[in-house]
Amino acid sequence: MSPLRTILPLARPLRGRLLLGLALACGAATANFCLLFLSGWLLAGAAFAGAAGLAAQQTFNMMLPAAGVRFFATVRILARYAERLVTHDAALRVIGQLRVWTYRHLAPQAPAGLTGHRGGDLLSRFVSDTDQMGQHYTDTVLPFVRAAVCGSLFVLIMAIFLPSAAWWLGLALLVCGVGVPFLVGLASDRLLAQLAAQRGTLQADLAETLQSVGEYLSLGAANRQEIAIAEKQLSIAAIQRKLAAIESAARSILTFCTTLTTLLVLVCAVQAFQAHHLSLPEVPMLVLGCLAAFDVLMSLPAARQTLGRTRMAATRLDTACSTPALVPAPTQTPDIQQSFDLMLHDVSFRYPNTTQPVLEHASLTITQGERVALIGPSGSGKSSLITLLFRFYPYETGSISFAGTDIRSFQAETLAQTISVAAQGFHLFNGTVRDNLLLANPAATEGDMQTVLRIALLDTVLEQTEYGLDTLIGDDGLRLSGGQAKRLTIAQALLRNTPWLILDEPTEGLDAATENALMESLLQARPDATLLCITHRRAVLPFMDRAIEIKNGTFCPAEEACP
Ligand SMILES: Nc1ncnc2c1ncn2[C@@H]1O[C@H](COP(=O)(O)OP(=O)(O)OP(=O)(O)O)[C@@H](O)[C@H]1O
Repeated sequence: MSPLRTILPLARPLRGRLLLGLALACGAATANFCLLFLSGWLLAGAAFAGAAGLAAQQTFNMMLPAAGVRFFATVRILARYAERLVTHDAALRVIGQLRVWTYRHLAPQAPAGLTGHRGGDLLSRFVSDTDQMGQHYTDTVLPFVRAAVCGSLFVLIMAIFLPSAAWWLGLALLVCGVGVPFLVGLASDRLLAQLAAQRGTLQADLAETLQSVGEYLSLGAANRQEIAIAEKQLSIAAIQRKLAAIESAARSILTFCTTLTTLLVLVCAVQAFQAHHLSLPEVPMLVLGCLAAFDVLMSLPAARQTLGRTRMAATRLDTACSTPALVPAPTQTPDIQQSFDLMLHDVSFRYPNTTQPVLEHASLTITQGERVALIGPSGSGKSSLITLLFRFYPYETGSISFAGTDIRSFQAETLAQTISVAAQGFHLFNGTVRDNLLLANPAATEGDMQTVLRIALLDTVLEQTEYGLDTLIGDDGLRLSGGQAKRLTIAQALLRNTPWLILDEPTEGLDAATENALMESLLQARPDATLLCITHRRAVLPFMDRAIEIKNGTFCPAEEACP
């Protein structure tokens, strides 16, 4: 994939800034060239006048070239400063646009479409790869455009004074400007592909290691993991050394070519001087001009390697972003007029890339206001019902309707207004209890929060803490016990006050007394809510209107044997 394919439409609104940046970069390089060009003439002229005596000093006007030198020195500084400001501002804006673009393409895939990616790798694509692509303009486009524009201009300026020198300079700039980056590309591209792959793996490993240091320590695997990461880091460092060596070699070739071309220009200039086509000060002027002209090529080896990196980043980003959502989001919001009944009719479902069906011609009806327990052996498909209900995965056959409307025509946001879920393994965010509750309902008052915490039997726990609602719960609620974290997710679900509540193992990790107290508290607080309780705990069943068992991919009343 060409990196430009993604960047171009995003960069189009910024084309004014981007062009201004290019103009400033060319202006700075031209000022640098003119400065050296004029300095050569000024120094040689002054030396010549000094050596030739007073009469010559009076005929050589130093004021004009000296003013020119000062002028170009000032322009060079100002243009470089303005160029950095404009180009980096433009690059940062492109990066910002790219991140929004990436998010827009990744979000619809979540959660089902992202299960194949490692979290750290996805993060590195989102952060490092967008950074790399955003810098395509400053690190690749700009050096190459500057080399092409300024190189041609310098040759033209040289041609005004001495066409033969301009011919050699033009030939050398063309050969070096095209040939050296080409060779750098040949030598670097394979290494850059390896580097991108290894970096992605290392970043994913690092993210997982940092998240799971406790597990690595308790499994006695911390040392092994440390060695494995160190080995990967060494391998990356070895590739980076090779890339640096290639860049150095390319710069050495350029330096050698600069010297060779300067010698050729010197020979041409001396011959022209002897033939009285050039004055003596013009000889060093052309020589220094030649040296200055090669300056615009010096950044090309690094720019060519950056192009390779950008291509890798673009490919990685494209791979992550181009996967279509497993279930396309509907564009229109359904008009719900019926009661919130759920009906599954003859539904068959298996996860993508698996052979074992989770549901096989399964049918189930839950009417609004019912309290239903869903039981069944581990792995029988209880939690999968939630993923189907929220349209995370497509089902193969049959139909699922909610409030009389096909579930596929609901947007996730519309469903979330009606159904609250306290799922298994639900993520709690690193922040305070208040932060996590407000995430579920930003409009909740302090009183609302206290109420749901009381229903979830967390009020007494928080009373014992110094900061109450402002208690920090740590990464993924690590500062809470398993049972407390579960109840905080129930409090979140309650705070949203939806007609449907789905609680996946709500009493997991609770002692029998707390389990009973929680169920009583829940039913008392939300007597009208439709409650679907996914559970292994028999103690929950007396609180339900009925229990449904899922077995062999079908639903059946718990007291009856499933087929
Ligand atoms: N994202 C997934 N991709 C592929 N297979 C999956 C995925 N999630 C679950 N499964 C498989 O689907 C089957 C049903 O899983 P599910 O989580 O619904 O079971 P469960 O009844 O809720 O189990 P438990 O009681 O242990 O929570 C299992 O065999 C599981 O391995």
